[in-house]
Amino acid sequence: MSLELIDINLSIEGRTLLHDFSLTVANGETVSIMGPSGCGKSSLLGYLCGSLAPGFKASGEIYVRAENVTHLPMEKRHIGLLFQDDLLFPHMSVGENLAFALPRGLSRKIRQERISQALESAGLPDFHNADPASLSGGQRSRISLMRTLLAEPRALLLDEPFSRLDADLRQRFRSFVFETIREQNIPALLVTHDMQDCNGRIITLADTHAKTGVAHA
Ligand SMILES: Nc1ncnc2c1ncn2[C@@H]1O[C@H](COP(=O)(O)OP(=O)(O)OP(=O)(O)O)[C@@H](O)[C@H]1O
Repeated sequence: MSLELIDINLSIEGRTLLHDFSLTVANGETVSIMGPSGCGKSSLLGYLCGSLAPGFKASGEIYVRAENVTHLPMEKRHIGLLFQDDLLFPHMSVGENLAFALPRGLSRKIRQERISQALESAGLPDFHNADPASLSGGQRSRISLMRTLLAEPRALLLDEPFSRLDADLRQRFRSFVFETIREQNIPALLVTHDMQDCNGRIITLADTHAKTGVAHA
């Protein structure tokens, strides 16, 4: 029971997107969130990570590993994010991009070990000095996931992380993501438009004009 949302209410300009929406995501589990465009999927993720745009009204409690993070600033929530745009820094090498995510205060030796392990897990052990611009789409995606994980998130939010990949890469990266989430034993919420991206439980949010998020098995 590692990510818990309790009675989340979310509205924009008087329009209700979520009404008393509750959900528990177990460690190592990925729950997929689907629903029509504009129903509030990305806004829900924004509320969870503490980056909701001004103009939204939101309430409800968010627990990460039993800690109430609802009123904590983004950096203290320990929630990792992965988007369709990988946002790797172009002026840094792959290794430097990974190093950037590491928690402060680690020794040089530990930092290097963690980066090597991450590159190994991504199947890219020799890419430490590579320029991100030289990577393929799939390689960039794997490095982005590793960068997110190196920050030691206690929960992971994925917003359409596969949508820019072609069919073959998409399939492989998807499996890689779900395996990694299970291995690292963190709870994850995945927003997608594509049923094929889902793995396990799927929650379908109702149309923005309806009142409640509706759960389907
Ligand atoms: N910064 C903002 N200011 C005002 N309204 C916004 C803002 N961001 C989103 N909205 C509105 O909030 C509603 C929910 O948007 P959101 O992006 O969460 O939907 P979504 O389900 O993720 O959509 P999509 O599947 O198209 O990405 C939409 O009606 C959208 O127009």
